[in-house]
Amino acid sequence: MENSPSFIPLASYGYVDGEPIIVTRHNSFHPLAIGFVLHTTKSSITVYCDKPLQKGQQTVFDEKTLYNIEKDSYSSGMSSIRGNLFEMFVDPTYSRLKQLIVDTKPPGYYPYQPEYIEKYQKELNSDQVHALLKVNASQDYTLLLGMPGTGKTTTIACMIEMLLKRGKSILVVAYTHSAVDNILLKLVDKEIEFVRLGSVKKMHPRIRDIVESEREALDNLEKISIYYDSARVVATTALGANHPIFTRRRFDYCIVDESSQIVLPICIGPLKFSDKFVLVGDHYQLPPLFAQSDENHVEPVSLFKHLCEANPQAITYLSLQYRMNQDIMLLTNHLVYEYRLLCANESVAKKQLEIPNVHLQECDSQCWINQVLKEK
Ligand SMILES: Nc1ncnc2c1ncn2[C@@H]1O[C@H](COP(=O)(O)OP(=O)(O)OP(=O)(O)O)[C@@H](O)[C@H]1O
Repeated sequence: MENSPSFIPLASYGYVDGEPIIVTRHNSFHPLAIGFVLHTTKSSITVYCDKPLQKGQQTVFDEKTLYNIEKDSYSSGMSSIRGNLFEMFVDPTYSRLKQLIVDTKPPGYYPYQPEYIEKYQKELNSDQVHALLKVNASQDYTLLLGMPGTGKTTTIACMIEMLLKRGKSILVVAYTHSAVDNILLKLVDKEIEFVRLGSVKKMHPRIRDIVESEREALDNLEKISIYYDSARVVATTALGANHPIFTRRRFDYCIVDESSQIVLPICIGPLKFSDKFVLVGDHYQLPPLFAQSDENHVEPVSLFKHLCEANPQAITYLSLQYRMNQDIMLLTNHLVYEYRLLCANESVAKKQLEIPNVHLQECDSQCWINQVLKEK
């Protein structure tokens, strides 16, 4: 099987030991049992199913039937949703967070102070510098609405650097592992240290190497507690904010990237552990990612969109983009952004894709690229 051309190593499906799964019969979506992954090799997966889904009945698996093993991301998501909402409404520790989110109390700001910003006047554009000023002045939260290619990740990395200079601790969160690691890669370039929580199997190879070597050195309890308790930058996914570290630690700031893609109750999770927060996103791009089980679903809402609508004065816009030339940007502006998106400079506006002739010669007349390049 491993030598067959269609063989895809199990590792590429990203199953992680301990991950919740659902077993269904092949070609049937009816779930048979839920459990978790015990162990994977290149060609096998061992799962443990302790909960049959038909009450009082033991699920019997037979060797002749083909089964599907699906990741049950909904399971951990649902328990986080319940837990976050319950705590916010019931636990007085989170009454300020409840005021901001449920009562939509307007966030406060101190007067802007240029201190700590000077370094960024040359490095960043005016929108990005304004975002740093606003975050510095924030008493509660700031919403950073970054249209495509406007330097959200770049700004977050500078924000972390600036907050560290002010002696602050920061919890960095995103919905996906890749977005968390995109920010961390920029911190590596700036030689900023961090602790990355989560399974190393899901991390970017460069981040994984760093994390693995750090974790290997943690050979006693004292080292482990220093490592987790003294880190000034801690990074995780939104659903990963249930690590034991959070029973002992609070942060000055929580920065949530991709927050417009996170449903409101999940986004609350990491915010419980910080005094102030910054939500970065763009609800004009992707809506929150959430499995829909029926047609009568309620449209999922992100905390980002909820707060943008309730308190637009908390928004700071990034509108100077570096990814599209002016013709491509025109389309995006016309369809979505009502002409608020701008090219950051002339070179971005005039940027063109060089298509080497060699590819065109290899193309026959039916080839899509020839069709696209025809004048009409
Ligand atoms: N102030 C700046 N000066 C020059 N280049 C910049 C600046 N800010 C961002 N860029 C460049 O713009 C590009 C997009 O930046 P970045 O990836 O931070 O944006 P993003 O908003 O996170 O992107 P996306 O919309 O794809 O998530 C990158 O190549 C980055 O180096």
